[in-house]
Amino acid sequence: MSDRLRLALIAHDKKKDELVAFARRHRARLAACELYATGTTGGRIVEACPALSVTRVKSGPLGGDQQIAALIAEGGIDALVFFVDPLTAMPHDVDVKALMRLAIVYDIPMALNRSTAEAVLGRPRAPGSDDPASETDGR
Ligand SMILES: O=C(CO)COP(=O)(O)O
Repeated sequence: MSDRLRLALIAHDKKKDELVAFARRHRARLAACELYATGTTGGRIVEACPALSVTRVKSGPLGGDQQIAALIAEGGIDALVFFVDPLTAMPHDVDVKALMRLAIVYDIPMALNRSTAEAVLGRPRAPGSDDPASETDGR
């Protein structure tokens, strides 16, 4: 069995740029993880970081959040990074809640914003060393 961290990455549409910047900044760390993502989020991450291998499930509104939740219930995910948009109503809000509920039930680290995700993954060793532009992306 692999001892790599099995990490799920998800972002709502208005948070996808932020998650892509996060993935670029942490791409060396992420390359050592087994990555899972909902459909569109995973596509954006692979587009920005082609060296990363990401197992993509369906798009969130089409069942992707539930697929990630099922993986958590099966013990297949060690941590969840989910950049949530708190200002937009989602048609699949019940799926989002169910995913968060299972992350709590199975007590896996769940980062819902960037600062928590930084705490879960740890900052890159030398700030900006793997992407000089990334340290200025929005702070
Ligand atoms: O909707 C989502 C999470 O609730 C994310 O799904 P996508 O990555 O397919 O946009």
